Amino acid sequence: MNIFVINSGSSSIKYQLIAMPEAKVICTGMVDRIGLEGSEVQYKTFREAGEVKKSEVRPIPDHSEGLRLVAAFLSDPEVGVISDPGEVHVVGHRVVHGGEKFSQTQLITEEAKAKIKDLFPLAPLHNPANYLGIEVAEQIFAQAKQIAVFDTAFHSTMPAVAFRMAIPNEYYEEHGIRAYGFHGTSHKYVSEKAIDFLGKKESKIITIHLGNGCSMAAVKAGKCIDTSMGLGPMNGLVMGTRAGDVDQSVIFYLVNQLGYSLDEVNTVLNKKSGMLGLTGFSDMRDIKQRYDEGEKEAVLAYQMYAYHIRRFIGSYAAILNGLDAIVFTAGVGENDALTRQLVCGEMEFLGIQLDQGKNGERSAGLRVINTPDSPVKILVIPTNEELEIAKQCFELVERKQT
Ligand SMILES: Nc1ncnc2c1ncn2[C@@H]1O[C@H](COP(=O)(O)OP(=O)(O)O)[C@@H](O)[C@H]1O
Ligand SMILES: CC(=O)OP(=O)(O)O
Ligand SMILES: [Mg+2]
Repeated sequence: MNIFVINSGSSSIKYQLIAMPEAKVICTGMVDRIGLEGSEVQYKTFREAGEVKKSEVRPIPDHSEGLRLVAAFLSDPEVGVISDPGEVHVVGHRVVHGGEKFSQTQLITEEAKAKIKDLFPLAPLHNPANYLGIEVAEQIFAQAKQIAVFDTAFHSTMPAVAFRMAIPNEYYEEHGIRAYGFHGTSHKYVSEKAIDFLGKKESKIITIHLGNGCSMAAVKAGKCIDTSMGLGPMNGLVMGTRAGDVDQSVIFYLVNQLGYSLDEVNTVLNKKSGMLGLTGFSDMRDIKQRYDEGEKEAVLAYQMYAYHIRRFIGSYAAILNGLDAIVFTAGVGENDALTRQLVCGEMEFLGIQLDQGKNGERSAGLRVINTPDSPVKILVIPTNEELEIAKQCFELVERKQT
């Protein structure tokens, strides 16, 4: 079964064509900088002789054009992997917000689409792009089943004590205002890998997803019991451009004292804050370079980034009532030894002992970076949201056929 996985972001589309159940990646790539100058479509496939790559820098005004270009690469006479869109049997969509309506992978119907649309206000940077991806894929891959896998689904096991907020009941009861959590597909994927590695189903694990968006989850016996993002993907950790937790008073100050509109406040907290607000850069590689040069702003920003992760580790160790492993994943978590060092530095009290040498090594796959006698394992596990989405789509289709 060929499953085309689409991870549609606000300005990019990441995609993979995966043959299941073999989990063989047939091709992969992304469309970058949609609607901006220098937009580009990238495509990579694998032949016996090695990788074959193709890319094109050209104006890509919207997601629809982006997906059309990808579809053209898929059936390109030179580098293509299919001769007809009908060879894609399932399209798996990452949908960021599923609200309380979706706690499972879902076949996309008109009704499901309407519900995804209802959730636009809760994830304005993500759900509209995901929705658009669905509409375009329905046109291009008209014969395929369209399936949604929700970022929020893995967190649906959180108890009320974690997901409710101490505001009047009617906001939850009438409007669904509660914490939902995000990056669930990634937290699920790496926590399952960690449980396999530890060989203990009941393990108490903290997963730390550090990409552009950053979040953490407390996972007990394979189930999420708390996570750092909430109603939308804004709060919790310091991120590339998002502030994470800020005192609510800041919002009132910006509005009442500085005359900001609520839209402007939203833009500040979502797009101009985090590492960008502290250093002028959102890409960790740029900030690392400045940290190494001893630039004061970069040093403080790195320390704050790690500090907030440490605070969540402490609180999650407390609510898990113990800790077997912490897991670093996603772009920064997998690649940035400095972040891991600053996070794990002074946590012997919790049994977290980093091996500096192992932390600095680079290799593919799961890595163990704690000292041999560290009570808590420190793991680096590359995430693979696309593969997890393909797996869940495959399981849903198989289940429906039996
Ligand atoms: N070698 C590296 N060292 C440090 N940071 C890196 C490295 N490679 C990627 N990153 C960081 O990873 C982040 C992007 O992570 P990613 O998981 O791809 O995010 P997203 O899926 O949200 O776009 C960027 O901040 C980037 O700087
Ligand atoms: C939900 C979220 O923050 O996603 P991303 O990290 O892809 O922006
Ligand atoms: Mg990501």
